[in-house]
Amino acid sequence: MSAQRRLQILGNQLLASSSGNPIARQATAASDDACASVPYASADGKPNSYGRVHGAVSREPANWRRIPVVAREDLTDVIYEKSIGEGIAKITINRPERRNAFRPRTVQELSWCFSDAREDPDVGVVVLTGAGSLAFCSGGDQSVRGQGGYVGADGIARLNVLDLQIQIRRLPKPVVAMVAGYAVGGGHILHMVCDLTIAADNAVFGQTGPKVGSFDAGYGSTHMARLVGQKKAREMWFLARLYDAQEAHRMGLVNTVVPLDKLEEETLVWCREMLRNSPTALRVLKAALNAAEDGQAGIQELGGNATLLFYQSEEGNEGRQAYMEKRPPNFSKFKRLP
Ligand SMILES: CC(C)(COP(=O)(O)OP(=O)(O)OC[C@H]1O[C@@H](n2cnc3c(N)ncnc32)[C@H](O)[C@@H]1OP(=O)(O)O)[C@@H](O)C(=O)NCCC(=O)NCCSC(=O)CCC(=O)c1ccccc1C(=O)O
Repeated sequence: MSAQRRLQILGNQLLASSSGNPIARQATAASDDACASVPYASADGKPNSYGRVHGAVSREPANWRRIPVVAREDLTDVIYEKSIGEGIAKITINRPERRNAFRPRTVQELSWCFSDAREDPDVGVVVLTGAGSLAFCSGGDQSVRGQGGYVGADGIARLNVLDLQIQIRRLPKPVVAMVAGYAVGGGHILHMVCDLTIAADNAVFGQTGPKVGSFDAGYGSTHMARLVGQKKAREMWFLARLYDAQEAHRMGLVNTVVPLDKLEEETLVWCREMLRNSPTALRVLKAALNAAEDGQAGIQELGGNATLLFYQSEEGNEGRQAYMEKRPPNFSKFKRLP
């Protein structure tokens, strides 16, 4: 580590310890290496005013509380947790013996958990991951694949993961894929539809569909092309090769690559950084970035956010109030901004 960087970290720690900010105080316990991995740019090598006010983000482990029942159902295929005192929900696909392949029940449980995380006003960020270090998710469970989809306990064939992809994409909070090991097939698509991906250095990415007689002609193809470009997307699908974490990073498939033993720590830092920011700003930005790709459905999502904000305004309320009071609304008091 450079001398300049050491000085910067020391300055940060001194400032943090002298401030009354509890998060900043926590940050003083962080290791040099950990601090150094947070890429706060500074024009003069010193902490800038944001750094002075907020201090470094805590790298402490989260205190997870397990939620075993969601939608009045015991979770069997998924582990659902919320961090105590922070706005982070963690959803873990828990079928490590099958490299976290999903069956209809898995997808149903994931959907319940995402729905709960969406509805909970205390949750600001959602992490999606897989149990163990060998796989994030290996896609659809081929052992239950029948004609027309994946067959669950009710004997009905489903492709319900397509609905889950839309649910993740439209969830108005950031969703972070935390990937160790294989993210392949439908598992690769799940990480792609998440807003951010933090990859461990043992992560492996790719589409396997054409090798097992499957494909995703929806987000799995079109969103991938937006991420990596048309040529690379065609390569990924037509050849069905697997790519290591560094290559995936170069391709723009993942946001960062960290040592496996730092995966959750780094993911929490990213989540905590987002949690410091305006939830409405993040919400509308997600909708706007979606809208650029999602056609009318994307505009509907972005438009819904405009209505949500307008309903919170005095002008919006004047219309409702006037209707309820059976009088003409007085919209003339609201300025038409240039
Ligand atoms: C992931 C591997 C490369 C890992 O290899 P390795 O570490 O050597 O482990 P294995 O010994 O192979 O696996 C251990 C154990 O797990 C079983 N297993 C792994 N993956 C699956 C799976 N997907 N389905 C069922 N079982 C699985 C494996 O059989 C072993 O069990 P044993 O009892 O010990 O034999 C490697 O495992 C691998 O390549 N796996 C298969 C990856 C794959 O092809 N996945 C399916 C791709 S198709 C898909 O996901 C479609 C999904 C979908 O629903 C869909 C449909 C239509 C449109 C869109 C979608 C969409 O998802 O978007």
